[in-house]
Amino acid sequence: MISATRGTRPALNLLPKFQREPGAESEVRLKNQIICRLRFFPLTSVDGYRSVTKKLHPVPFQGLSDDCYLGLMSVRVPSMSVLPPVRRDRIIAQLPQCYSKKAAVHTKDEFNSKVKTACQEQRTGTVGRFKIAKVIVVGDLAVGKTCLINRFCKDAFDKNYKATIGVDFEMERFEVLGVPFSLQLWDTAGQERFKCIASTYYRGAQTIVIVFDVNDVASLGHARQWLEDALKENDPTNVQLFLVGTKKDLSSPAQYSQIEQDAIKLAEEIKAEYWALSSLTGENVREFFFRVASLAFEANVLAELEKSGSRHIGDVIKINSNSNNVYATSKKKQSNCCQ
Ligand SMILES: Nc1nc2c(ncn2[C@@H]2O[C@H](COP(=O)(O)OP(=O)(O)OP(=O)(O)O)[C@@H](O)[C@H]2O)c(=O)[nH]1
Repeated sequence: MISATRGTRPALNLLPKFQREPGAESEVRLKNQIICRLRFFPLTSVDGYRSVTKKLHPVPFQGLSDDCYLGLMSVRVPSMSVLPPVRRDRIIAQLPQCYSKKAAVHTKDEFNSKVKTACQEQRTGTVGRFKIAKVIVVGDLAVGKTCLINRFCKDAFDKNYKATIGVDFEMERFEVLGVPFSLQLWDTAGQERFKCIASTYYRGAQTIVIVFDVNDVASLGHARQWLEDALKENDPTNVQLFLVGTKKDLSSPAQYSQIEQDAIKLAEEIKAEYWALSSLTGENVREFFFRVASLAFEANVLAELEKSGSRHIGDVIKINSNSNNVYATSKKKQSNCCQ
């Protein structure tokens, strides 16, 4: 038996307490009432979490307040579903367009046709089951990282600045082309004194969002350094980059167009997709996160297809080889090996 714990931050320190063998089931009780049954999954199926705990995966869950997390991976049980259905306003049926064609991850109008077919035929592998893409949001202090995440996840905006201490995160669930897909949005601290704590959470990111304030040229100038730090913990060939200018509501069109030129130039150089938005007014916030979710989803499905494609290639060779040749090859290998 295990217990649930309330807290405003993911209860990462509680995770070891909840550790169980993969496949084991437990009841979760709150005030002595069974509120859920859970099964534990091997962490290898939960990409993006290894960096945090190397153990188990916290999920927000139904019946408790939004700020409550359990150090557990959820499971569907016959009588009760742990996760609520994907919200209707998180359903993505078309590829959201980029902000500027001059600086985009790609400028295609539609999802990759292989991805669309795979979704129709339900051949998306682990995507749609446990796949969670980790997104880290980095940038100078007070550029608006927390407000950006809060505007999207909670439709809230706080005009008072409260520095992020270390990291915080939100889970956002989507349905892309009919397939469930989640983003784990990591809000990291921009303040120098918390940077070393925050950077320990960079690893395993599939998407890096570098945020700057469109009214603060210096914050754009620091973008390269943030990227460099984030890439120390990640494989540069395997991440999608976004350069995001915030607080667009505070700048005049003339001021904005000036910084936009520099931002697009930098985005092209670092191969990032450029966006400008306002968390105060909400301008482009939803569009931006939908684009992030869609591109991460597309990349994940393509990676799954590649994996399953290489398995098929192996199978074909086995089936098509005639038995004599196989024997001859293996003999030859053996004799080489003994020489
Ligand atoms: N006008 C306006 N103000 C914003 C916007 N986004 C953020 N702010 C304000 O900017 C300040 C800093 O915002 P935060 O989101 O806390 O900044 P942060 O980047 O998370 O800061 P750290 O946690 O220290 O790294 C707050 O006072 C916000 O209200 C925006 O789009 N428009």
